[in-house]
Amino acid sequence: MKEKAGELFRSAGGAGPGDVIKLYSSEGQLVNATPDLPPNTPSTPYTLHVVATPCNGNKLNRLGIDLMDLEHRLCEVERSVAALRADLPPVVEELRRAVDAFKLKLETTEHLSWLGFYKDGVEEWPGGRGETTHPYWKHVHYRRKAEQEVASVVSRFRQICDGVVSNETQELLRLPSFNNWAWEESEILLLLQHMYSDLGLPSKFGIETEVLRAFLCRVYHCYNQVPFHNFQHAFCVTQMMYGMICKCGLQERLGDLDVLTLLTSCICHDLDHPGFNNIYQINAKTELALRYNDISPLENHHCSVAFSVLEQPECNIFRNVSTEDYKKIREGMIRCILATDMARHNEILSDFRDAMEEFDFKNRAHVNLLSMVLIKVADISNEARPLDIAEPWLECLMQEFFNQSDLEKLEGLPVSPFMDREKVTKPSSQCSFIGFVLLPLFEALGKVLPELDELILQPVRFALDHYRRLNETTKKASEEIEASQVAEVLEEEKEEPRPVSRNSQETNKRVVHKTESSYSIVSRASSRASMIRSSTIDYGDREMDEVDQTETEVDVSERTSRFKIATDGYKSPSRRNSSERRSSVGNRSSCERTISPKSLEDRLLPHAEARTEDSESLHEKCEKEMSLFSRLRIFSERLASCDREKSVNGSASLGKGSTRCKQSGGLQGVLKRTRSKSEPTKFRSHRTFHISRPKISFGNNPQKPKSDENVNDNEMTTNREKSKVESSDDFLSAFEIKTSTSFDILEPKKTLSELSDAQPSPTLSEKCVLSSNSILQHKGCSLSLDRLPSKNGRSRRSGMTGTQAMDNTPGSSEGDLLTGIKKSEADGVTQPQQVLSQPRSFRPFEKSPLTLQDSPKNMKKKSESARTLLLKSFSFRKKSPTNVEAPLIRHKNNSSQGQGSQCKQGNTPELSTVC
Ligand SMILES: Nc1nc2c(ncn2[C@@H]2O[C@@H]3COP(=O)(O)O[C@H]3[C@H]2O)c(=O)[nH]1
Ligand SMILES: [Zn+2]
Repeated sequence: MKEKAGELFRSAGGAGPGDVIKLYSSEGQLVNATPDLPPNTPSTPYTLHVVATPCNGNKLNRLGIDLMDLEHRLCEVERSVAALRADLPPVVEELRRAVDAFKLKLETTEHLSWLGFYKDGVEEWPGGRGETTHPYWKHVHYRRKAEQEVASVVSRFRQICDGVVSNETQELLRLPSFNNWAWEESEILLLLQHMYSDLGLPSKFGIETEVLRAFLCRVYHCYNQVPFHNFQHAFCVTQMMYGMICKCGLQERLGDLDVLTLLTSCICHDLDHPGFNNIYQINAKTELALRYNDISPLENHHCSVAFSVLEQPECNIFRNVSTEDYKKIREGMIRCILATDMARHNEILSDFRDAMEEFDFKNRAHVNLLSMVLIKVADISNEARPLDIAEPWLECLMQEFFNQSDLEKLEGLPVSPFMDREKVTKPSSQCSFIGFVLLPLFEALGKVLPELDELILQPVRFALDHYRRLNETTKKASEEIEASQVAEVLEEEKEEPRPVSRNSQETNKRVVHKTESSYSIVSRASSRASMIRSSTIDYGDREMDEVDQTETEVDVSERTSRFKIATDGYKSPSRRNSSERRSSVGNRSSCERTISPKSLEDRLLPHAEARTEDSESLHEKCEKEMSLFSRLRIFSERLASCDREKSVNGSASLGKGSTRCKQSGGLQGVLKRTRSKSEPTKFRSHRTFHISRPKISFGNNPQKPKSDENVNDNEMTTNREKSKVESSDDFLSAFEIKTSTSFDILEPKKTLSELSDAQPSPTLSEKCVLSSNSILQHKGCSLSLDRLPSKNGRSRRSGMTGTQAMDNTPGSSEGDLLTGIKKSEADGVTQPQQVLSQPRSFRPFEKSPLTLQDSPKNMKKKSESARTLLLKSFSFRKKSPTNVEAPLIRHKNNSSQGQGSQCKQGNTPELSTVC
């Protein structure tokens, strides 16, 4: 009983089995906890004390744990951690700040959003249906227009929409020489409205003015802010179509319904284009590719968005047409928009050629084919425009191509050579595009509509001539540079004979020097080899390299989608692919190459079987090996352009008329400031990013990356998806980022710190700017070849036709758009002269460095050399703070360290510490 009373108190006090309980009376006397304890009252309470027993002799002791010892050791650790922290070199603190700044930049810089680190998310289906349940892109890498911007353009359009377009502008609007760059988006909406009314379509089809305006505004809204496939492009295509309709009297020949279909198709043909083409969509397995089973995913999407817009009664310009006519229009629009997929180029051209022999405007099948060819021609007709209009478009296209290929490299997807900044130059790209794709199509159309010969065929022929000559000059210039580099090297070797290495290959790999591009590197061996190759005849290699590099968009598009669609394995003799066609195309350009039977065979086979194992593995190996360096370069470039963007006065938003002038001025300023004839084209050392040891997981085991050799294409894609970097935090932890000296290291055995201290070197941003300049100089991209100064100082292509040579200076003609409204200069509605007064310096987008063409073979050599160098320099460096080398980071304020002051010029404090 006594024990029970004790237990009762024990449990009431929460005492453990080893604890002692003590009970005190209200007077403070110790009492026994027995059943006969006198009852207490609220004023005379008992007090229970629980006294814990020391644990030393108990369980912990039995487990061998000495608490005092543990505490002692913990204190020691705390002391040593504190001491270590205090001893950390300031450079670590700086590194921490640099990483934080980099992280911040990634998270907040909008133009890096294409990396997709923070923009993945549910997007609304465009066209206004308001579905938000499912992201329709796997990655949202592109930019929608800001609501505010749309509202402002629409409101300005509303202010001028009752105006009348001047006669001169009306005339110009029918010509390919119409300068889209001179007009603001609100004015372009007015011009589109004018085209409908000029063709009498509103009255013929009961299109209410308000509905037409709402439709146009909605269409404007649904184009994205991407470099090329934006609202301006849609306008240009529509304007070219309008010009052809007028010139060839298509209203009479085809009828109003077809003309309405054609014009509306043009306006809608690239709606909501993300800036990444079908090849990317299919290879990246985006939501769109999944939705449309890889069959023209983008074109299907454009079409679908178009009809989503037209579904809204207030935008439905066809709401008053009969059901029968609506059916025809819908069919026609779908046909036309889907025809713009370049994967179908040869199929359509081939069918049209069959029909054109005896073309009959009363034959519905013939007219349908003609409609498809007309929209295709309008879609790729930039080169039919004067140089100062076409050139900025080419810049925009290249920018979009490079964005895509950069992303493809980052994501480990196949990269199309015609989009690869390391393989393509503007002249080479245009030579093959115009020669193999554009001209054959234009010539076929010219047979049916001969009126187009003067309007668009002649200018395109001149353009091809122009790019051929430019290409030749570029080639010659690059050969001369290579020759002089080789001569320099040979001279050096004569003067200082190198110790003969047993392994000459190894020597070649180690000795690395820069080409004129800040990012491309070439081993001496490879430059010498390429010299030898250009002087001797080595057809085998040459053909392999060049065939790859001249692959057009049509080739790659066909290859990407063909094997998925042509499941029956049947290939109609009339539907030959581009390479087959090339062998029979009469009008071949100078850039056309002989295709060896072997490479021809490769091209004829469907993608999967097309390449021999050897060439495929070589190609893949090269690509994989280059991937590390590509990533490195891409990040460097992105950061550099971020730096430059800040230095540009008021960074421009893409595709916006008013900001283009600012941008061109700002960028040009940077270019001029840093450009100097005495500037060396090579730097011994510079600091850049090293993104090494990618920790992105392959397969299910994040700790154990598979070696590239063991990963096949499909695995790569699947694993890439699995290993998608979720956030910038993940990204930062996925790469070990080091700043150090790299690449253009002349003496491979120098230590990093020696190299860093060797010479003052440019900042990353300066390097980029300088490199693009030097490239421009070397490659002759800025040479005014074959250009005649015009009256107003603008350059033009020689051989300009009468219509083209018309002065389209805004001040003289186009500038006076509205006769019904007086534009106020003060409100800055438009300043076309600013754009046109500097056509040569105008750059809608910052210049991307275009590098000399590199063959896969060269690439392989480069990657080998660079990899060897990288391994030698960096791979064994430990991550521990004590191993961080002091020269890796210099503070911008530290003037004694030369580079700091140079960094200042970059105008980006965060970057200057990072770069
Ligand atoms: N290289 C090159 N490609 C062009 C040019 N104009 C149009 N294209 C390509 O042709 C394609 C036609 O369809 P898209 O509009 O989807 O994308 C276009 C571009 O990729 C050009 O002047 N040069
Ligand atoms: Zn287009």
